[in-house]
Amino acid sequence: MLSIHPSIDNGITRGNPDFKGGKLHCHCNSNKVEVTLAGNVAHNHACGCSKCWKPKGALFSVVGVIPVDQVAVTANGDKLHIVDSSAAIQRNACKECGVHLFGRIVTEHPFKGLDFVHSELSDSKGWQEPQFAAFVSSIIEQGFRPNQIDDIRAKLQKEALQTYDVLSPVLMDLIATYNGQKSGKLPAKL
Ligand SMILES: N[C@@H](CCC(=O)N[C@@H](CSCO)C(=O)NCC(=O)O)C(=O)O
Ligand SMILES: [Zn+2]
Ligand SMILES: [Zn+2]
Repeated sequence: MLSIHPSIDNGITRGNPDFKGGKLHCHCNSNKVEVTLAGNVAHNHACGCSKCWKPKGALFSVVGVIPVDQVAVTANGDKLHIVDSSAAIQRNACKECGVHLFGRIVTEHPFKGLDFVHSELSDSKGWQEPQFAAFVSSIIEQGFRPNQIDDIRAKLQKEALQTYDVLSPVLMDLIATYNGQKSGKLPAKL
């Protein structure tokens, strides 16, 4: 059976708006990398892009953001390496199991100050559920047959996930506002 993502395939569990965070662990059997998040994630979404970490067999990643000051590596950080240091999001992954623990933006960017994380790496319950599906058409680049993409969009929409081929309008508007202010076409203060 085709898997979109284990947290979506059999229906989405709603998060707890009062949830206060928890610990993420990589998939190693021992000496797991541990990252402690001092808050919930926001803008959590299914992402079909080729760069985000996906659990085995899944077509999509589920990834959300959290302020960088709420992210701390609390064990076995020596096992982390940056997957692609030229990418806007520097994904810090475990060298042994390959799981991405956090993706950090270190250059000037509309989302600088936010880390990208996968709350499924936590045993705690209450994380924000996925809100939308991004970069859906990107799964085709990775080998998914284009004539079946409408089935994927239908499955996502059945779970009330609006589908986009970039990010959601809210996030695209944030990026466009940042770019407009940077170029001077928009005033710095809106
Ligand atoms: N078609 C490409 C898209 C890759 C892409 O642009 N990914 C987005 C979303 S990642 C989380 O939402 C992005 O912002 N990437 C920046 C980065 O990865 O540094 C593909 O599939 O590779
Ligand atoms: Zn690991
Ligand atoms: Zn992605």
